[in-house]
Amino acid sequence: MLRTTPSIPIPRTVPLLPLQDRVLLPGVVTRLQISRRDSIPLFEKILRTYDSKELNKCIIGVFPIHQTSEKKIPSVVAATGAETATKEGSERSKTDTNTNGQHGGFTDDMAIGSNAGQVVPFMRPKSNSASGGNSQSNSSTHRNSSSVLNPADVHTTGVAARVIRLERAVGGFSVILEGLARLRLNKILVQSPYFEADVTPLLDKAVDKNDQELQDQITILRSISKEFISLLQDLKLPAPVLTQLQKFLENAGVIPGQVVDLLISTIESTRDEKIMILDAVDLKQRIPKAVELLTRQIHVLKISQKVHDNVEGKLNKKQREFYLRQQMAAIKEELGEKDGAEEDELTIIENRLNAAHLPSEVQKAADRELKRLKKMQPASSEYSVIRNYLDWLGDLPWNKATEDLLDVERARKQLNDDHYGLDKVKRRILEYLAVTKLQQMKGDVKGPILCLVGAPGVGKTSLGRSIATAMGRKFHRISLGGVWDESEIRGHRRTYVGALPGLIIHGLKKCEVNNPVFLLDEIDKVGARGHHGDPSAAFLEVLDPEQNSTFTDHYLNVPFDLSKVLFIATANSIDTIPAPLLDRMELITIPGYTYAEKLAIATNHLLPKQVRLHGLSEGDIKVTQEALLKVATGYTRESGVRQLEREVGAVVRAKAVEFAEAQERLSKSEGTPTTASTVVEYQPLVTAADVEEILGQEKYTNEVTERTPTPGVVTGMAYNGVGGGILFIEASQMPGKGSLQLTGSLGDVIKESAHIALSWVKSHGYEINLSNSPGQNIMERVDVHIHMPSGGTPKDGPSAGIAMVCALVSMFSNQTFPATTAMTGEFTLRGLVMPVGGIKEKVIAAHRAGVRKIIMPLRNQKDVTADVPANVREEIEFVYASTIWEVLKEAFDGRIVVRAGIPAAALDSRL
Ligand SMILES: Nc1ncnc2c1ncn2[C@@H]1O[C@H](COP(=O)(O)OP(=O)(O)OP(=O)(O)O)[C@@H](O)[C@H]1O
Repeated sequence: MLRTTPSIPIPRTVPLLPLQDRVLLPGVVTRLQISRRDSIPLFEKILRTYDSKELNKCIIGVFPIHQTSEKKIPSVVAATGAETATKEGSERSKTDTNTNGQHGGFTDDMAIGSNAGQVVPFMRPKSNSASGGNSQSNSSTHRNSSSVLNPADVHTTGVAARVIRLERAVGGFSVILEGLARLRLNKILVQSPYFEADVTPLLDKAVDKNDQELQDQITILRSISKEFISLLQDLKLPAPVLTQLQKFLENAGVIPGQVVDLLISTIESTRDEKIMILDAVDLKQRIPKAVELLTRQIHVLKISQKVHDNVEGKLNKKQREFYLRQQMAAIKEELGEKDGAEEDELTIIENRLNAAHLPSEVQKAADRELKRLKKMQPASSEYSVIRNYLDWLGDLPWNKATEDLLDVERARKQLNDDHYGLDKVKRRILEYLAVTKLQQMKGDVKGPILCLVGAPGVGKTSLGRSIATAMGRKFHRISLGGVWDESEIRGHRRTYVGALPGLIIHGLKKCEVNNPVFLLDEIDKVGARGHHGDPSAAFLEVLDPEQNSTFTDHYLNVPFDLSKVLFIATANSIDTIPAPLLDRMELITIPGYTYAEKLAIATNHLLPKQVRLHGLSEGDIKVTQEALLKVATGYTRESGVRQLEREVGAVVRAKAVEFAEAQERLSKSEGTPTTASTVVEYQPLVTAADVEEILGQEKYTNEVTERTPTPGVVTGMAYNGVGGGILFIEASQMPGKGSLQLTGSLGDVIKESAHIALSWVKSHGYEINLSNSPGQNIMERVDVHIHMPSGGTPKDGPSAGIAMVCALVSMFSNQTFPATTAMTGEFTLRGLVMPVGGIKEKVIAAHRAGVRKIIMPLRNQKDVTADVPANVREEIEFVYASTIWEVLKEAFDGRIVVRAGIPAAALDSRL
């Protein structure tokens, strides 16, 4: 009997424990669950033969078996085996009793690494064998089995192991074994109830100091073990492994073969690799194989330590999730399970980005996000956020533009075709286009931003559209009314849920080119500073030709060059546009239309358009000029023509119904007619009388002509951004104590005008015969109330000053003057009449309302001559005044006279 290094005698004949999916190596202690029916009898026997103190004297041979070992064997073999077993069994128990139990240095609970697992049984034992019955019952089970271990499947190298602990367990036994030394299988002697074999122990030889090759190998093993230990230090390895390794490193009499076996059972290795080590009896073969496996393990450990540091140490939950997802993706890729659809989607995005010819800065951002996207799970919310972002980058026209048609003649024709009148405006637009053309020829495209200012419906939007058509550019309208947040223009940062780019970038995506005409509609309605930034501040950048080449939307977070975009703004009034923004724009004012102009627009543009829209042909409807004028005067009261267009549309609609009905009647009787002329009873002509029938009673009558003059009521003139109009000022007095009451949604400035007017009238009451003595207070026993009807419309500004004076004088003097006389002008406390704005709109609107005499500041005379259309001028008598005395004289037609005895010089000195 040979002894292993730890001096344990190993018998020549040992019972075999077959291991199907595990390998026990010498020097290793492991726990096994025994449930194979061909092994259970062995442990039944051991349990019967040894008491617990002597158990470690029991030596068995643990041999790997090959995976295909389940075979049917003839019953005669089993019977032969059973006979041999009886004989060999008695010999064995004798031998076992003589063994000397020295311990290899490992304790019961030293199951190392992955070895403490379950041995997968070939066949599950029946419950009676599990409960431990006797050998008789087990052997009978074995005999009844048709599937047993084939001797040829037992590997030729195994390990002698001693039993350290043996317990019954559910389904069999739980045993702790310690591997002692390699065994060579010489011959299977007995096959039933368990295998017994003739074996030769293969002990590691003492190292030959003169064998240089072996010495070199040991040196390598030592250095690699050193590295391994230092890596293992943090891991909770069983102490004996470390002890053995340390001893080996210290050169303290440890046989390298033992170290190799121990290490291989410690590290992650496959069953085949372990069998390879088991087979390598010669140290010179075993050490290189072990070094190879150990090197691999060190590599793995280093990576996992790095990951451990990164993932466990620093990363938060989200990052760890990401890391795990990444690993999952890597595993999927390894397994060839990458989702085809997902890959396709990524390829599509990538291709789209490539096709978009992104500027380098944008390309970098896109690459970065694409890289992130590739590592993500498509189901994650972040995936869709990044995907959306990349979609936006891919969809924007970074380099796409339409070719400009900067032909001034063509543009002139386009503007004339689309719009009637507006000569000044068209001229200015053509100048602008000509300059842009010249600038482009020099390579400089930074022109001013146009802002079309005018009342609703005067054609601002349609002018913008015409400009785009004339230039051959795409047109996009951005409606700014009610935009309160900067983010609506500039987008939300991607950190917000559901973030999107702002209106500018949206517009560019829609246009698909980077040089469209953007109409910033109603820029005056952009809300003042809201809770989330000032939207008009964003426009400072957008509209500044110096800055807008690097416009950065919050969502995109990369600059987009807006310098090729032609911005045209529109506004009803410039009052609410912040000064810095106003400064960036070139204003083009579009005044309201006179009735004559409206008539021409209705005839040449609105009517043909409506006829077309209602599916009729040119000859199907003929509206007389008289009828059109009636529509304009009786059914609309506006500076623009939008309402007029609607009313004309209503007339056309009514005629379309008539036409369709007539067609139906005719087709029922004769067949299908093709034109109106062939339709019986249908009359294409629309006269003024028809208009009233179609549109109902006139909505607007001539306001002023039908008003009877009343003391205290004066016709004023207003201009409030949405156009001009007339404005009545009503003053009335009542018993009281001299207070002034003002109503009608009046602003501060207009209220001040009322106070100034009253003060002047009070101070000049005696002079204009309103009181009987110079010291008398005309307000002593009265209160005065000034009201301006249309209380729902806010009114402000100083231009009602002279009208208020006249209203008060009229009230106090009980004198009237015709409502067809209107007036506008700021008034100072000293009686001066100051010029006011919006003359053209005011005059046109007053003319529309039936005013035939207008009193206005002398200094506004030039505005009348320059801006007011000749036909309007012809129908109105203009009176220009520089002092209130002149105003009173003209308004009251000389009925308000200066008290006799007051020298004119005295009056003048007061002025
Ligand atoms: N001078 C004109 N010649 C022909 N049509 C006109 C003219 N002015 C306005 N229109 C027509 O009147 C309608 C309203 O014009 P548009 O919408 O351009 O007004 P707008 O000034 O932009 O109004 P808003 O300020 O309310 O946006 C359009 O159909 C337009 O073609």
